[in-house]
This record gives sequence, structure tokens and C-alpha cells, in this order.
Amino acid sequence: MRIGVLTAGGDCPGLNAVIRALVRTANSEYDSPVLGFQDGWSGLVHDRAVPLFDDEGIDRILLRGGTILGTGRLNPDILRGSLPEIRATIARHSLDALVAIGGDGTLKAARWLTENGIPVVGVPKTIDNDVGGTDYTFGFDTAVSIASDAIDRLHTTAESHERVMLVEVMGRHAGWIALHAGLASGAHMIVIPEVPFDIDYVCKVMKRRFQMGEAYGICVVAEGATPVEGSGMALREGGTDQFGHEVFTGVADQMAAAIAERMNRDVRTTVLGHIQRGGTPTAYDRVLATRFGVHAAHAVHRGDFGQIVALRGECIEMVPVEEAVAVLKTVPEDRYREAACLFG
Ligand SMILES: Nc1ncnc2c1ncn2[C@@H]1O[C@H](COP(=O)(O)OP(=O)(O)OP(=O)(O)O)[C@@H](O)[C@H]1O
Ligand SMILES: O=P(O)(O)OC[C@H]1O[C@](O)(CO)[C@@H](O)[C@@H]1O
Ligand SMILES: [Mg+2]
Repeated sequence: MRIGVLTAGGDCPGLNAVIRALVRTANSEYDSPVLGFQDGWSGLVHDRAVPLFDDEGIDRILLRGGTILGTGRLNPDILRGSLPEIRATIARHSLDALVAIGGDGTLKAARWLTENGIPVVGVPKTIDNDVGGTDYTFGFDTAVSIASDAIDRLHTTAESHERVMLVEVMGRHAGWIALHAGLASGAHMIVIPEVPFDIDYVCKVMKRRFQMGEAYGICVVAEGATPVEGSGMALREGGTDQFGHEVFTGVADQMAAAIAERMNRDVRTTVLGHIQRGGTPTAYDRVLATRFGVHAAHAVHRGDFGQIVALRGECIEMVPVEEAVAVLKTVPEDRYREAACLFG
């Protein structure tokens, strides 16, 4: 079989581990060549292809962050208007299958291609951990470990200066990184997009710490967090970007100003940003990504199209792409309530 592969959406640690495992398994187990497409879906539309071989170069990318293929976003309407070009690329290279590695957006594109008769196997990636059908996506563990390390370091400086520290982490619609990094690093408050925050309640939690004789407070905030309506705080409008995603205007900074005013205390903000997505994947992510790559190669040869490889408990299983994109996997209320027992 001739297999095409691409990575789309934001990059994340572990993408190269999937590519390596896919190429090695396809070449050694099935004698199937693999062709990579550069910079996400646009590489398929504009036919920017690179052959990938099971050589020393591929072997060494296991630890490398980012993606050797490059990634990117493309307006979904433009992508949907490019079906003839995609079909032409597939025909030109006589591809029998496509492996699409990406988040919920990429997998929606994979579902659309499936509906149009193109044989696709999906591999769920994203630091956001918001893809349905799989227990975890790779990239998430690395992002949580980077964010936790950073928050660990903030404890001492916050304490020395008796400050309130806000740490903004990624997570547009899902607060998984905030929840896990906050729990792992003993944050005193966690704010996620799923549960609109009341700024007065955040201040109350922080004030109570100082009243109890504590010297500082740390609050982890997901970038997509929003204030509860009628709470006396509104966020600046950012509109949407060319890819249809909401543009954020810095929720932690805006919260910091409101907290400083209400508490009359020093408040500082740290925005972790793309640091959470860079560098070497953790061992957990390397293993998960590698298993996904091996199983994607097997799935292609079994003809399991229109499905994604997914982690279910300890096993890698096939799940219909439809199920994976049906609902964004957000933090359930009870998981947030669990964390809230430790606020303050
Ligand atoms: N509904 C859709 N239909 C067709 N294509 C889509 C759709 N949604 C997204 N895509 C395509 O998939 C690309 C990647 O999607 P998106 O930017 O949402 O990232 P993602 O795959 O969810 O990864 P991440 O969230 O980790 O950045 C988009 O730029 C677009 O080209
Ligand atoms: O790299 P970009 O395009 O700025 O995207 C940032 C977004 O990508 C993610 O890292 C992954 O979806 C989000 O957490 C974040 O909002
Ligand atoms: Mg996404």
C-alpha cells in the first residue's frame, strides 16, 4: 500500500514519534512506502510531498519536539473548496490511504474526507486533551509537566514577595491542562473555561489565605476562561481569526488588574504560552505516540478507514472518527469539584 501522512493544527511533542513508528512499521511489516505532506492540509492541497524512509534519520526523531513535516491551520471553507486538488494529489501519488495526525479540527477534516470516499485513518494529538473517544491525546502529558514545573517555581517567589500570582496556561475550550497542572503543583485556585469564574469569589479565596496567615496565593487560569455574567467583570473582545478560532485578549492579565484593585495587593501574571508545546516529549507521550503510530500502520493495512486509533484503558482501539469529533472532551463538573476541595 502507498500511504500519505500529515500533521495539522498546533504542533505538540510526540508528533515525530508517531511519524517514526508509522514509517518503520509500514516499511518493515508491510513493505509499504510512506509519503509525508508538509505544513498540514495545505501540503495535501498544494502537493508538497516528501518521501519518508525507515533510516537513521527517522529513527532519531523519537525525542524531537515539533514535527519534521511542519504543521499549520487552513481555513476550513478553503479546505472544503479544495477537494478536486486533494483528489488530484492522491491520484498523482497513487495513494491507497492517508494518515491524518491532529486535534479535533484535523479529525473533523478527516471525517469530511471520509464522507467523500477518501480512505483516512486519524491519530489524535493535542496538548489540549480535548478529543473525544480516546482517554488521552499525546502532547498533553508533556504540556502538563512543563506547566507544573513552572508553577512549582512560582511558589517561592510568590511567597517571598507576598503576592498573588496568576498563571495562564493553554486551553481554549477545555481546562485539562489547568486542572492537571494546578493539581500537580498545589495551586490554590484553578479557573477553567467550563466553569465561568466570579472574580469576587477568586478574591475571597485569595483573601482568606492571607487572613489565615499564608503569605501568597497561586491561581492557574486556562486561556479560554470567562467571567460569569453579571459578576462585575467583562473581558475585552478579540473577535475570531482567519481560521475561525476565537482570539483571546489575556484573561489572566485582566483578572490580575481586577484582583489588585479589589485586594489592594501586589499581583503578577505569568503567561506560559507556546513553551507548553515545545521541546522533548515526556516518556509517557513518547510511548503513547509510538503505540499510536504502530497501530495506525496496522489500521491502514486492515482497511479500518474513517476511524482513529484511541487509548482505552491500557489498550489501543479503533474508534469511528464520527465519535471522536461528536463532542469536544471538556472537564466534567465532578472532576472540577474534586479539585475545588483543595482551593484556598
Ligand atoms: N469542521 C471542519 N471541516 C473541515 N476542516 C476542518 C474543520 N475544522 C478544522 N478543519 C481543518 O483542520 C485544521 C486544523 O484544525 P484546528 O486548527 O482546529 O487544530 P486541531 O487539529 O484541533 O489541533 P489543535 O487544537 O491541537 O491545534 C484547520 O486549520 C482546518 O484546515
Ligand atoms: O499556535 P497557535 O496557532 O497560536 O495556537 C494556539 C492554540 O493551540 C493550542 O496550543 C492547541 O490547540 C491551544 O491550546 C492554543 O489556544
Ligand atoms: Mg483543537
